[in-house]
Amino acid sequence: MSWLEEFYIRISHLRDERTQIGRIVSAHPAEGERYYLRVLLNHVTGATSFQDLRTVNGIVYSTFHEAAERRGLIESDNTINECLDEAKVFHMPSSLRRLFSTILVFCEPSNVHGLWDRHMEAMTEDYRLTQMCPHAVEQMALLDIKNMLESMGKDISSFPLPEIDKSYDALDNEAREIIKESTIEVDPEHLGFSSFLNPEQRYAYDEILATINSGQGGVFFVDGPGGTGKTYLYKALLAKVRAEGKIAVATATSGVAASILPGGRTAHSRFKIPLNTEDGGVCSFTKQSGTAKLLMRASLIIWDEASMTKRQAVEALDNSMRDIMARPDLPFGGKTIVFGGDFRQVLPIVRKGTRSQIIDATLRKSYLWENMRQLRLVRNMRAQSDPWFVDYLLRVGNGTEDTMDADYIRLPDEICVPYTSDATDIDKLIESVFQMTLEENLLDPNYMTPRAILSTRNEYVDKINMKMIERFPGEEMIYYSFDHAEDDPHNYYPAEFLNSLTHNGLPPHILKLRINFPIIFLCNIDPASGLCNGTRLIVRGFMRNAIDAEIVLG
Ligand SMILES: Nc1ncnc2c1ncn2[C@@H]1O[C@H](COP(=O)(O)OP(=O)(O)OP(=O)(O)O)[C@@H](O)[C@H]1O
Repeated sequence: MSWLEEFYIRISHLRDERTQIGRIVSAHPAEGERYYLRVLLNHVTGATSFQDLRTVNGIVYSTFHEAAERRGLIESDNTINECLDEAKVFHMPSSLRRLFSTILVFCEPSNVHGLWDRHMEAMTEDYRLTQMCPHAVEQMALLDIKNMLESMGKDISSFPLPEIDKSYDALDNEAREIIKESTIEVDPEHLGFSSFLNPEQRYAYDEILATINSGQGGVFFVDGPGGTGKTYLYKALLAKVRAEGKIAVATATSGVAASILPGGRTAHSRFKIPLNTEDGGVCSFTKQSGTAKLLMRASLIIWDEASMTKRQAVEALDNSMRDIMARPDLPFGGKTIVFGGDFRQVLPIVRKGTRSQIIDATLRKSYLWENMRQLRLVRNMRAQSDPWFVDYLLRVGNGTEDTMDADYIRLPDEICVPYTSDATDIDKLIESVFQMTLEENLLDPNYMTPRAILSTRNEYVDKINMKMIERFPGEEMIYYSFDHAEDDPHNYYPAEFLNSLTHNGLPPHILKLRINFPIIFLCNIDPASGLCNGTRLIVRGFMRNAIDAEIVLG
């Protein structure tokens, strides 16, 4: 009996008994068609014949392999090429170069040179309008890609692309980093912020500027609960220092906070901090690198959300700065550096860490803490219209709100949607946040983006998303992840088990999207361009391998 007959007999047997298929016999990927048939059986509903299973969008494919590939259930050898081909339809050449750079960094394509040759023409269309020489056109595109890769923290020379001709690259790496920072445009509105600072912000502003002007250097920590105007203060400082022609380096722990600061980058990418820093660690830039030269020239360095980072990361920057400034006795080599944050908000993440391990990882436990001058902001500038709520938030953050059963606090009734254990509870929650019955609301990004439902577990998020998308009008597209375990010759981890995992930072196995649906980025692709973990976008169009989305917040 062939495997096809075996499958067929099992299926018809199950159908005869009107039993649901609980689990389909396993098949190893090395078994070829048998495996692909199984993949299709796990995903395609309503098929009544093998031909039905091989049919995708009305086309009958000759093999299960091809059908599974066309449905996006398995990775095709050509996925990356198809992605770029599809993107050509709706992307300008500069966006294609950005997509190409992103693919180099995040998709590990095996044939980079082939990819470059195949898509170079589309990626250089704009340059060819003004430049006749093909070599010059290629060099212009390569230089643009080089800059994009740099902003993603990568060096173009680590990819097998055509060489960059030095005569086209007027700036070497060192000059590029400094020029890039010193040419950040100053927003005139931010320059005006200094006239509206409240007394605590004004004191902090004056103290920091006086330290910069004295040339002595100093380390500050701007401590303020959410909404007290820390970002407002940084923007005022950055504008002032840059308007004087000096260099100010703006960083934050998270990509979203970095993208709010003009010229902001994540601290890890700006200072090249290794992912796992131990006590006594250093950053991975060398003394001769562009990063070192930039930091030596900087008059001001800002690191927002420092309360969320592990102290070892800040200590690594301290060690490296003492070294490059050749002033080992002074914190950060005598630079003016401003940290900021709020220890009432999120603390550093220590995997499976105990309370004391988490506290030990915070900046407050660092040897640097006692030399940091504290600048306290206390006035909530965000929620001035609701002083009761501001006060309540502060009591929760400070741990002074009354608790029940040791660690629980009571939320005010007016901000709660009651839980009744009824199946419609989630629908009521969605309705109270989004009022989805009004279609004009759903199609309005200004209505959708300030609202969100947060959840404690990824699997709940997936369930809520599924409910939301069902209620959303418009054309639908389903994307599947293709999961396989590495080094698993015995197939102990079948695909449907891997598909069921809801891992941090990864979308669900079945990702349903509709035009105008709000989506959120799950990784830091390029914070300097606003593409980072937490950026919110609206889906404008989709193809099999590419999604066209517009940034609306982040
Ligand atoms: N001095 C000021 N005058 C007018 N508006 C201000 C002032 N300071 C802050 N704001 C406004 O108050 C709001 C909150 O400020 P900001 O975002 O700087 O707070 P934050 O401390 O960075 O908050 P979070 O910790 O939540 O990031 C913003 O809308 C900001 O524009």
